[in-house]
Formats: sequence, C-alpha cells, structure tokens
Amino acid sequence: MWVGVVSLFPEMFRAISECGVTARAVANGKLTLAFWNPRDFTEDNYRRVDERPFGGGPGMVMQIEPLRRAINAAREAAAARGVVAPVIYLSPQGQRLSQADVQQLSAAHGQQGLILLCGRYEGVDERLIERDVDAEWSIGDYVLSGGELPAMVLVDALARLLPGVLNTEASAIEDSFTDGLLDCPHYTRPEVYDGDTVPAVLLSGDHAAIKRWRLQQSLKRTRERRPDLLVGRTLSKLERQLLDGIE
Ligand SMILES: NC(=O)c1ccc(NCc2cccc(O)c2)nc1
Repeated sequence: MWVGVVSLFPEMFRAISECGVTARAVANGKLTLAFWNPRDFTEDNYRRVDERPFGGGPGMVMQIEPLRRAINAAREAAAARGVVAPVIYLSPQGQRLSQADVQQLSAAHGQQGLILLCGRYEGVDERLIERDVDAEWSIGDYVLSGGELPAMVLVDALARLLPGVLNTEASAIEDSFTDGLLDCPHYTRPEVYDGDTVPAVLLSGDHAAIKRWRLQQSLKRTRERRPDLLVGRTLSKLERQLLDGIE
C-alpha cells in the first residue's frame, strides 16, 4: 500500500515508520510512505504556508497554493507508480472513522494508495478542500494541533489489514472480534498474580469452551461499556444465549 503524506512535520511519521508492526510493513515493502512538505512548495523568501483568516479571529489558516502544489506532486508520484490515490483530509469536521470504515478504505484503496493531507493551525482554506479533497475523516471529537497524529492512526489501522502484516493467527483473532464487538479480557503468565488467578476455562484446553467464553465476555463487555455498538446488530441464537447468561 502506497501512502503519500502532505505535512509540515514529516519527521513525526517516524513513530510508525520506525516502530513496531508498521515499521516491519515498511521494511518488507508492504507499506510505502512518501512525504511532501508544503513549505518546499512556497515561493516567497519566508516560505509562508499560512496567513491570517479573512473575517478576523484567532489563529492562522493554511494557504491554498503550497498545499495544491504539494498535493499535485504527490498525485504525480502516485501516477508514476500506477496508483490512483484519493486525497483524504483529516479534520474534526470529517466523518467519524470506525473500524468498518477502515475495512472499507482498505478494500477500496488498500492495494492502491491514499494521499493524506495533514492540516495545522486552524485548518486549510476551504477552497482547497472543495477543489482537491476527496474525503474528510475525523478520528474522534477532539481537536489536536495537527492532522499528523490522525493520519498515523489511519495508516496504522490500514496497515494491520494488509495481508501478511499481522501474523495469520493474530489477524484471525482480530477478525473474529472486529465484527463490531469490544475485545474480551486477556491473560498470560503468571497463572496466579498476588493472589489473583486466571479464569479456569482458559487453562482447560477446551478450545470450544474457550471460544464461547471469549465471545460471551465480548458480548457482556460490549453491553456494559458500549451498548450503542449492539443497537441494530442482529445477534445469533448463540450470542443471544451467551448474553442472557446461559452458559
Ligand atoms: N479529530 C481529528 O481527526 C483531528 C484532525 C485534525 C486536527 N487538527 C488539525 C486541524 C485540521 C483541520 C481543522 C482543524 O480545526 C484542525 N485535530 C483533530
């Protein structure tokens, strides 16, 4: 998967290109990150990328031209690789991103690519969004100092869905729970910690019982913490029984 990033702080992305699962995906060529800094596409001596907002008010707004030039450079690089890459803008005004959306984005663009536009300051001139942005996404209802962290969140979530990035066993587990439920509790050694034991079923070796227990825990945890996730969800007969506490 090829991801073009338009950002004033490309060095921030070392957090995913140099650490963990995403770093391995970059190292083995499953994920490619390429960067364009709007400041390199300025023409004035001060390399201006922002200006005061028309109509007054606090903060600054990112100007159209450096962003357009950076996006066009990213588009050319994508085209040179035969990749058609939509431009995604991360902002609090975007659609709330869910795992289902990540799966859809992965299915639609996972093998191709994306261009991620990271805003700073109070955001970008609306005319840039109208002309060049294909989709606007938000990772949550809070304001951050830039779109870089949301962009890394999206890249991380997409990278985990790429074939071979997670070991097959882990991704199988992930799939069974990312079908809209919260994850079950997890335990590992020691078996007893300061008097606290591990649920016996997990030590039983009865894989059917373990699978049932984990599903029941996910369902109960989801009902307790995120009942909204169960709204409109058709439960299987087994899920209904497990939720109602019938072992
Ligand atoms: N919730 C998010 O995905 C998110 C995204 C970006 C961001 N900051 C940069 C920015 C960008 C645009 C407008 C704006 O007001 C702020 N903060 C939060």
